[in-house]
Amino acid sequence: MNTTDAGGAAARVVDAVKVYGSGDTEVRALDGVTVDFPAGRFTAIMGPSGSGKSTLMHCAAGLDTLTSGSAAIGGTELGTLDDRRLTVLRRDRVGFVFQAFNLLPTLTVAENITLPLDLAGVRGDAEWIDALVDVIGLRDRLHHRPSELSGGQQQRVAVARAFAGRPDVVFADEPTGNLDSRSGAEVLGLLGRAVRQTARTVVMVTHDPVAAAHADEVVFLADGRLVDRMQDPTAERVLDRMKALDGALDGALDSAPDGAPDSALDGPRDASEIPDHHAQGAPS
Ligand SMILES: Nc1ncnc2c1ncn2[C@@H]1O[C@H](COP(=O)(O)OP(=O)(O)OP(=O)(O)O)[C@@H](O)[C@H]1O
Repeated sequence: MNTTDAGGAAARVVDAVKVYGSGDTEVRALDGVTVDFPAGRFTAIMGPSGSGKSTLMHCAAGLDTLTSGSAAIGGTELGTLDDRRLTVLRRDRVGFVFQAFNLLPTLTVAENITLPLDLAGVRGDAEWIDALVDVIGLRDRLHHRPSELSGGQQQRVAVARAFAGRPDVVFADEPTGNLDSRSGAEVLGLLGRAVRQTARTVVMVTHDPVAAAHADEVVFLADGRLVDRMQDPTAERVLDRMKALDGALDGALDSAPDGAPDSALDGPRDASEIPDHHAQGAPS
């Protein structure tokens, strides 16, 4: 795996500033964020709505550019790349999982998993992909179409697709936002297993403390700034931290069955609720 020479970070941003608009409408979505995403670890990004989570992910993944500061993947500074080289880097070294599964309906599960490799004209590592099929537990569905799968199964296919090219890092933006809690837990367990069994790196944006608790570490944003990091998170500790950051989350635990936070803390449930800047398809 190709990682940075600085402390084994699969991806990192340094002094990241992202400003949208200008004058009266200026929004400082990122306000000097420095964070590394360690290789071989599962990191969750949390924070109140509008705190900059998606912006951080998009800039770290090379889907958007910073106003100032730098972002690197596997030791390559993204700011030094022209559009073509950035596209190639994203294609070859980054995987993506979005809230909307973004599978192609006319292709089978097997074809969807290898689609990015096929588009790139790359054969891929057959043994690796075969092992991924076991990790996602869908060997008996390989020749089915996405419409014949449940939402959770479709997202498991999207996870396998994200890992198919052995990327340095997989970025997941609210990967369980469209799933019920049981399917969501399966997908999160899968992401955790993929990190542990394949030594890959996952960076996940989520609103949900239960989802964040599947990660090895949580980084917290507030108002475009990194305000905390938590190792070995539990849902309760994450929720406590979130309550301190956003009073609007108060009471969410009380309203959830068995004291477990659930949909009150989840992100938008369907594509119509996703702001335009989130509604991206699988990148080229
Ligand atoms: N394309 C854009 N144009 C203008 N403002 C934007 C754009 N994208 C994001 N913003 C603003 O930047 C800030 C951070 O947005 P971002 O989507 O990164 O936050 P978030 O923490 O992911 O929010 P949420 O949890 O609601 O998805 C918000 O104030 C948002 O309105």
